[in-house]
Amino acid sequence: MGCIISSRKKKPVSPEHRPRFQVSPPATIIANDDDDQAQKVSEKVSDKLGLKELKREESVLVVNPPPRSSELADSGWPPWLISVAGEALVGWIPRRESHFEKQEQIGRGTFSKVFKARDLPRNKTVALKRIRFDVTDSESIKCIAREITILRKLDHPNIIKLEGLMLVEHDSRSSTWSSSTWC
Ligand SMILES: Nc1ncnc2c1ncn2[C@@H]1O[C@H](COP(=O)(O)OP(=O)(O)OP(=O)(O)O)[C@@H](O)[C@H]1O
Repeated sequence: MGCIISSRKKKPVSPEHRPRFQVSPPATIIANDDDDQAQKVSEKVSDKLGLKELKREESVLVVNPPPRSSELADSGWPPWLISVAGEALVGWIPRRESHFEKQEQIGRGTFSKVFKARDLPRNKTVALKRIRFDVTDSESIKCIAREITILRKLDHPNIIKLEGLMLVEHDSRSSTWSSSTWC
């Protein structure tokens, strides 16, 4: 999955370059008198944080909100992709074929071909990875969703950075084209 580039020498990784996961801004739910469950969870959180003195009205329950599928659909993402990889699409709009000037093939994976390309709007060289699949094949879709979701979260100098995604329909098959930092 993806292209993981490892350095030859083991260098110490500075704190700002340690792998980190980016999550959507958390929603805050204020526990109220009727919500025993939320109260218990918030007490656990405050105990863990050592905030024994935290007043009840200040206690919070932190959850990650689900991606807003209607907003993703408005951006042009198809329902099948929103349902399996919605969180990875937040903040993105689909890229278009006209955005890229495809150059030579530079690699291939088990299910993919990778091309060097020019990202015209962003005026930079990128790697474009094409994965062909059948939209009715749930296993392929799960696999694609997993790769996109994981790569979107990772932010590390030794791991390619996923920068965008494009979907291209053929007669009976589709392709995802993911653009990533050229390395
Ligand atoms: N961002 C990139 N920059 C430069 N070369 C890349 C980039 N991404 C992929 N490649 C090249 O394309 C090859 C295939 O990459 P790809 O991610 O498709 O497959 P893989 O993860 O190596 O294999 P598999 O999918 O079978 O696990 C890589 O081995 C690498 O040579």
